[in-house]
Amino acid sequence: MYQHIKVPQDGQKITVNQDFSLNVPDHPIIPFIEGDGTGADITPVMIKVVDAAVEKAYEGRRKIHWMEVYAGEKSTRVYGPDEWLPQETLQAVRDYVVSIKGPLTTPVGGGIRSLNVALRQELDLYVCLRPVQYFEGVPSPVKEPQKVNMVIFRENSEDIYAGIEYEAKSPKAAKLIEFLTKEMGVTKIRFPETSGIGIKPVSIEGTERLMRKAIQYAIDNDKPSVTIVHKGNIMKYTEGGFRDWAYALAQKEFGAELIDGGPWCKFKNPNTGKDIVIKDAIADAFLQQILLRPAEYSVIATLNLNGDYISDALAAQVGGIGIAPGANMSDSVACFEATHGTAPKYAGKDYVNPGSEILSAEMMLRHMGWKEAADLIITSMERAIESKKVTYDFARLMDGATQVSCSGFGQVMIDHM
Ligand SMILES: NC(=O)C1=CN([C@@H]2O[C@H](COP(=O)(O)OP(=O)(O)OC[C@H]3O[C@@H](n4cnc5c(N)ncnc54)[C@H](OP(=O)(O)O)[C@@H]3O)[C@@H](O)[C@H]2O)C=CC1
Ligand SMILES: O=C(O)CCC(=O)C(=O)O
Ligand SMILES: [Mg+2]
Repeated sequence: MYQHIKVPQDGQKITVNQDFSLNVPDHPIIPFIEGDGTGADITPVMIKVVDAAVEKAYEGRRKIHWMEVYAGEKSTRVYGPDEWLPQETLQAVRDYVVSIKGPLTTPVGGGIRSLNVALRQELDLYVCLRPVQYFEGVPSPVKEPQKVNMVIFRENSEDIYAGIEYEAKSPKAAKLIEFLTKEMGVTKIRFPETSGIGIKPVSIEGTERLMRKAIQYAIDNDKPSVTIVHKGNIMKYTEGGFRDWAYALAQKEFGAELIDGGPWCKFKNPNTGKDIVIKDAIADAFLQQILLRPAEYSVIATLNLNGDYISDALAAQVGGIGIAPGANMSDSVACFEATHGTAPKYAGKDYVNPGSEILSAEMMLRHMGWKEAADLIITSMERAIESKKVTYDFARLMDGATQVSCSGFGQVMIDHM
């Protein structure tokens, strides 16, 4: 069926029911993309740790059958020089429902567009879910990192991130600028002859489906608030639209009522009877609030680019992007991935922290309903950090730490399972 993907003989597909719940066999096939740069270091470690946790939790009754699918540089080696994201990779990620990927390189300026973004767009994985939580003992630049406990819902399919951009001095940029100036009466392009141009689509549907997921998460996980983060004072009809549509959705679908005339509003969590407050913050101020008063924020709903910035900034408060996990999700398909990139200077050195990808796999196991294996990963991560045998990123900030390699940290986790 596939040209280069080898389907494991002994595993079965995860399937999705009409209500989007999963049927997970005891021997599921999980596609994985190794990733570029340090992806080749961390992905095998992630697989080893996950296999150990599953074996320990289920004593052989359950087992993941990993299926390598290709993207990025490795794909060009397998499929040919211009095949960065083969169609069959997209097909496998869609067909097998749950997958995990390492980071993929995107050149700055010219060259190929982001494969990460392409994967999210092609499969309409519209939620980028990035939980940010503190592990006891992790070195942090802030005084009270334990106060950071947020879950970012980043819109993953729209915004300036959609990649609708035209290079300065290109015929398309010239055509668009001419349209804007001649037909739309735009007078504000300061240097029209030498401007690159980008388009920022933000829709009602895109906002509503993201906000619906964020609010449902707050309900299911007993969270006190959802904060809409935007720059709507400046970008009124995109980021401002996002804010207004998100508030409206909370009122329309969850029965939220205005607090003191609004725009903040609240409703009772149907499961607990507690209030869930829907509030908003302008993105620049929000970046200072999360440093000064992190305990006031819980679930965050934001646009694509804001979410990109916020997730790395928040990760830094709890130890860095070396342990920042994430997931790209539609209603049915989920592809888990670390927040960080390929860290090219460390590629192939067995050096970086595999924690982000391991914790992304932990999210994946929980998503599959394999709670016992997920719990084992969390406890072994906590114990590994407590033992102070850590990779360079933690070791350089921790007193009395022993620095271990990327694979060495995986082994420390397994030893503590
Ligand atoms: N989802 C994806 O696949 C993503 C891909 N990218 C792509 O990755 C490439 C490199 O991007 P860049 O901006 O350098 O960002 P990276 O996230 O790759 O690296 C930035 C810095 O973060 C730290 N870091 C990253 N990964 C780890 C890790 N596993 N353990 C410990 N520390 C880590 C390192 O800090 P220090 O130098 O202090 O050691 C590193 O220099 C680009 O092509 C970019 O487009 C970027 C983000 C996401
Ligand atoms: O696609 C890329 O190269 C970068 C993506 C990124 O930074 C992110 O999704 O957080
Ligand atoms: Mg990023």
